[in-house]
Amino acid sequence: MPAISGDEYKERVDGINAEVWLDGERVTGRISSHPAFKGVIQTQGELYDLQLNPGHKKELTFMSDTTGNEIGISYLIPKTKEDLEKRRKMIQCWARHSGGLLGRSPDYMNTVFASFAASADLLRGEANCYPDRLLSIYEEAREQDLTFTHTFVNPQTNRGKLAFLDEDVTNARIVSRTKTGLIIKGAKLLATQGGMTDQIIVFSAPGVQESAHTYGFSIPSNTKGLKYICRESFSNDHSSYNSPLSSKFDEMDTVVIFDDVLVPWERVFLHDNIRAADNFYKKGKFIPFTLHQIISRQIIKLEFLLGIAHQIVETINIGEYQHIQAKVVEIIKGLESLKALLHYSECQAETDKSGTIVPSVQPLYVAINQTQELYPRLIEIIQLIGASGLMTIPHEKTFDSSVGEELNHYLRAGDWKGKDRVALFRLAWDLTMSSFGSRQTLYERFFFGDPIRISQTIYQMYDEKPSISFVSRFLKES
Ligand SMILES: Cc1cc2nc3c(=O)[nH]c(=O)nc-3n(C[C@H](O)[C@H](O)[C@H](O)COP(=O)(O)OP(=O)(O)OC[C@H]3O[C@@H](n4cnc5c(N)ncnc54)[C@H](O)[C@@H]3O)c2cc1C
Repeated sequence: MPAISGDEYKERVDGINAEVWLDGERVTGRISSHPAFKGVIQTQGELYDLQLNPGHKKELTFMSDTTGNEIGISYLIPKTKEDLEKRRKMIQCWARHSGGLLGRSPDYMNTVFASFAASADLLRGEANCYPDRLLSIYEEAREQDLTFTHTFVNPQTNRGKLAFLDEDVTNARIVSRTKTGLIIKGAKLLATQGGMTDQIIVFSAPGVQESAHTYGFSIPSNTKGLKYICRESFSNDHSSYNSPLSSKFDEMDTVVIFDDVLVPWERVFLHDNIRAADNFYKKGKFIPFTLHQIISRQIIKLEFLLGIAHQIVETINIGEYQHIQAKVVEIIKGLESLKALLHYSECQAETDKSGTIVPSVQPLYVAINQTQELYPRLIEIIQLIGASGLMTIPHEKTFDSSVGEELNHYLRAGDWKGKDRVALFRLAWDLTMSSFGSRQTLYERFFFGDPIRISQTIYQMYDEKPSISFVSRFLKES
């Protein structure tokens, strides 16, 4: 099956009918028509349509070597630097459609899957590991253009160092190994887009202390006993004037509960092997490939932020003030640094013994950690330059009422009439201050993990020897 269309995607997610709970009720009927999901499902449908659009097809698809079908490039396991570049361009083309605001657009998980498949050899010969099953799950996904959510992290019950001494009452764990498969009980912290994808990938993040907590599998989202519990929706207002971003891009976040879920053996690629799971995560291609996808998207998001900042500056005519220029330059520096780090990681990419080209991970780790710290500051900058404009934002209806003309006059700026100026400031508000905007900030703070521990990883993996010997030589010579 070639890359799917938006309608095919919607039909599929509507047919899944996963057990999704929102505001105390089970979501019933077509999920693509439900007020909390319809905006984001429509947007993702548009992404799929782009794959089939003659103007974009070449940029977004490649020919499968097994079926000859045109399939999405995010599933491509890169073999050359040109492949890496193709991946970047594909990711950025999709990201442009949402201003980079869809962290879990389907290319994210497709990339994760490609990275898993490209790392399958690490599982070969390991106890309770099934690399061939992993490869066939990947082939199935790639050829059917399936969508995925994922959940890796355990609930926040106790994050203390001695938490493993507690009786385990929350974490999703293997409670039984039967003839037909694993039985999983417990919860996982979060799955963004839970309940609105074909399947869910469940994997144990590193640091697991018990073998019953190590597993890797992918199952249909509607598997019996699997429940997705939503936060409140941030897309209640479907007006693209009032809520230009949240009406289209609110990816739902869900707690995932496994109520004695049977995971058939053919869907399991790893279980009960802490060392293999750790190795697979840390030494496989998950980290470099996924970070390459994330940074490619974040560049587009920063371009979007920069555009909003510039537009505000021009509209209310504050560009002559030195501190305003300096604030815009902070965004520019962040953006240009990200681009440089991404390109450096591609320049330094190396081909491994399986023939896969792997972008250099060091600059990508620096890039993600930098964005985790920088993003909240950039949001603050939009607030500082937008000031009260971010609160003088009447709804569209008010402009259509009898006071509309007065508002058009009193809220004007330059040659922008009030309604147009407010549209710009509503965009800035939705990015920086609405519930949707606040979630975006939290999202980027914790994207790919806790910033504190990512910084620690950079410290631990960075080769200190060259700098130490440089200084030692210097000391000896002086
Ligand atoms: C909007 C959003 C969407 C998400 N979507 C997904 C998803 O789709 N799938 C998924 O698997 N995950 C998802 N996540 C989870 C994300 O991966 C985690 O938020 C991230 O890994 C941090 O873990 P945590 O939230 O459990 O924080 P915690 O680990 O609970 O940390 C809380 C605080 O305690 C500190 N802390 C805790 N432990 C330590 C330690 N050992 N050393 C030092 N400090 C420590 C942290 O620095 C932090 O300040 C999402 C998160 C957000 C915010």
